[in-house]
Amino acid sequence: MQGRFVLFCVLFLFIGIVLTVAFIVRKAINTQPMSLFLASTLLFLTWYLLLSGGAEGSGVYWTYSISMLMVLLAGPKVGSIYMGLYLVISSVLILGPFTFVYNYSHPEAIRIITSSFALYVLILTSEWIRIGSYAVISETSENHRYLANTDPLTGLLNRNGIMVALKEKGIQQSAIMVMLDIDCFKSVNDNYGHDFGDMVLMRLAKLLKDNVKGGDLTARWGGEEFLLVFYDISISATESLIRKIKDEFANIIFHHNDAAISVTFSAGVAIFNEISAFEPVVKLADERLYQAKAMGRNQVVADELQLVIMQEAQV
Ligand SMILES: Nc1nc2c(ncn2[C@@H]2O[C@H](COP(=O)(O)OP(=O)(O)OP(=O)(O)O)[C@@H](O)[C@H]2O)c(=O)[nH]1
Repeated sequence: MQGRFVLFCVLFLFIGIVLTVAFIVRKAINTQPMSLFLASTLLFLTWYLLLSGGAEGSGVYWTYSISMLMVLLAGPKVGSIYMGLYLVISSVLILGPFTFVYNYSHPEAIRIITSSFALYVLILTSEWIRIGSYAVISETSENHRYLANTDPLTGLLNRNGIMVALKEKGIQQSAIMVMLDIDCFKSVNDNYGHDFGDMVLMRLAKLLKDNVKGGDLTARWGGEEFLLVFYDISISATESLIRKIKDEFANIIFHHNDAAISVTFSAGVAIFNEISAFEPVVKLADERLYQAKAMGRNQVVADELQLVIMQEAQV
């Protein structure tokens, strides 16, 4: 304010603009237009400080921050266009014979331009390095997440993966859980070998993937056990779907040397909703699965025992 009323007004106006933009950006979904607007506004402020000299020629010191601001607000590509424009126009104005420009000496004007350019190149380089490192870290973290949540043999979610998926989805409405186990899988392995057993597991996983769509979940719960979770589908529709998959799987003929082999599975179905804890429902599905095994295998058991689940959940 000490005799610099115009400078004061300009700086005060820009504070107002920056605060307004910051307020709007907090509410905006797409922040890019506002960032570009802010970058352009700050470019004009920088020009003003450079060309007017600010307070006793100290305006130029503040212009160096434009290199960082352009990269932050406009990104390396658009920021480079803005900086290119800034450097070219500034060079013409401070090196030319313009009376409205602060009186920089020729060597000083050259140093302002070259040091601004050098600073921008350094900041741009560090930004490219940062972007590269971020991409590598994101990819590594994504790979770790995938490995932690996926069964390597079948490509389905593993036990951890389905727990994470259930937590993310939440149980907003009633959902149905199916526990499914291949029958006499030990003898399949013993008679035809572990590789053959693996092939059966992969074939069943593919059949499940083909039949369980949308937001419903399919996981390899462990060994030869699979866990499915269905949303937005009734228990009777789930039961019919599982029976259909069961029949399709039983009709697949696997070949080993000259032998033609068919394999079956058994399943237990249980329903849960927002008041049910996860473990009691898994336990109920598991109990029904073993009922199915006890009934001679190649069966699906899906009684509606909602009351029992609710009681178990409360315990
Ligand atoms: N090939 C293969 N076998 C596996 C894998 N994981 C577990 N198994 C085998 O699955 C078999 C499971 O056997 P059991 O738990 O006795 O069950 P089962 O023979 O299917 O008998 P029921 O469940 O009563 O029908 C064991 O022999 C395990 O070695 C796997 O990734 N690959």
